[in-house]
Amino acid sequence: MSGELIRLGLAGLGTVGTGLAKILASNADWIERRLGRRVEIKTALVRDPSKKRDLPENADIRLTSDVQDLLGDPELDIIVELMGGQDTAYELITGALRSGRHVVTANKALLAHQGNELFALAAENQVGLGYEASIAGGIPIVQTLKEGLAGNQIKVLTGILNGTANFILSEMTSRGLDFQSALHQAQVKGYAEADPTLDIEGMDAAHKLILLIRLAHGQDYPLSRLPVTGITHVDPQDIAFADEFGYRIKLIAQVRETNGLLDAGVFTALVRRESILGKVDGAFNAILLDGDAVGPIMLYGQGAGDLPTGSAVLADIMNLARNGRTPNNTGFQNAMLPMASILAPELVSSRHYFRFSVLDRPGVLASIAGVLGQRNISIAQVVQKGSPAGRSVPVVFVTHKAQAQDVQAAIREIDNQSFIAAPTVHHRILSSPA
Ligand SMILES: NC(=O)C1=CN([C@@H]2O[C@H](COP(=O)(O)OP(=O)(O)OC[C@H]3O[C@@H](n4cnc5c(N)ncnc54)[C@H](OP(=O)(O)O)[C@@H]3O)[C@@H](O)[C@H]2O)C=CC1
Ligand SMILES: N[C@@H](CC=O)C(=O)O
Repeated sequence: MSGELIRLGLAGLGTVGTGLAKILASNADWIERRLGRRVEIKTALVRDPSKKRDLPENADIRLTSDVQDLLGDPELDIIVELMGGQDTAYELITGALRSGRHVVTANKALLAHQGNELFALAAENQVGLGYEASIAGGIPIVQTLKEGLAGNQIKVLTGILNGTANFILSEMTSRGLDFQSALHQAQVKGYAEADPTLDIEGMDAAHKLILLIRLAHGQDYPLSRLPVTGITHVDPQDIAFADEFGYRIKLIAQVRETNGLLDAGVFTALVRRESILGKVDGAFNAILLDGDAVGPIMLYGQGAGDLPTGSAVLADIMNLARNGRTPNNTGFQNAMLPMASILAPELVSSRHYFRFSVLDRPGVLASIAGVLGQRNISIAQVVQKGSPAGRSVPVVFVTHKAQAQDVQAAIREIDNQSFIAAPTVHHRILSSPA
């Protein structure tokens, strides 16, 4: 990079791209004071250049729908990919890296699927591939793991990593909103992915967790092996029961390292209402880390939205603009990371919440307790609610620690009983102090 001006080629002027353009305009002098140079978006790639856009008044951005207007322009110092998706984004990022240009992206889906290849390509061409915005919006977790905590081995990382899912669960809990209305609001506010099933089925949090495992453990965890549950099965009844027991239901992403093996997954969990994660509401995200030297650390902030995410994108741009040496993109010496050593998910142990829908007959509670006992699942609490005669009733069990394989086997066996009126609902319970 040379010259007085840093010229960006931006792909995507949606929620995040527009957020970046706004910060570049409002903080232009501040950015120049830090870098000694100005930063401007020269060209932006969009699907529809004629669309009306909410850009800063003085923005002088050339709009195009031709990816070659970015790849073929030698004046562009950094290519910023904020369009999402995997095909054109892959073409743009690989083309830019091959041409020796730095890239900044917020595209966790692409990095979770093809990160190893893209980081190797960046290393081969000695350029930077910045991705701060791809995990937890405005929270500077990538820099924290690569630099601030570089000397630590991270034993446990627990996060609320999807703003949309957390917003939906918070709205259902605090305002009694139904799932679809809450999702619609998250879309209007610009939190959701273009395909919101990624948010509500847990895949967006899974993409972010794969990137966090790379940063925290230097290992390549295949997405296809990560156990992932979303929030579509969270029922208002379970939110109310959880509240009675003193919990909130959250979508949790977690990786724990024990005896050299990684136990990782995305799952719904009951989290103590008064705990740190229990108080993370709306589109906010939080990440709790336990480093072997530093001990516990928590990062908290807005996990989605235009300005918070734009802030993280700009941090990468400024870092690349300042940094003369070849950036260390993965945070490790090797650009191609080794395959993760994985603890089989069926062996993972945790506490559990079950809601059985049962016909109100004598002996039902004893039958359920019997199956749980045979599978080494010890009961901590039971609650049964009454209902009009003849209708099914919910019975909630909270357990002590049990292995996932025993839990799955018990649910299968109980759901086959004649007294079960609907499939059993099941959530994990997160251990303190998270
Ligand atoms: N929204 C958020 O809070 C966050 C998003 N991200 C990530 O940032 C990226 C962008 O997200 P977001 O801003 O919400 O997305 P939007 O859907 O709001 O914007 C996407 C932009 O990319 C353009 N675009 C999409 N596909 C193409 C294509 N094939 N060719 C040319 N232009 C295209 C669109 O053009 P047009 O305007 O003409 O339709 C639009 O300007 C995604 O990877 C997302 O996962 C990361 C963190 C937070
Ligand atoms: N859809 C994502 C956006 C940020 O990554 C979310 O809701 O967290």
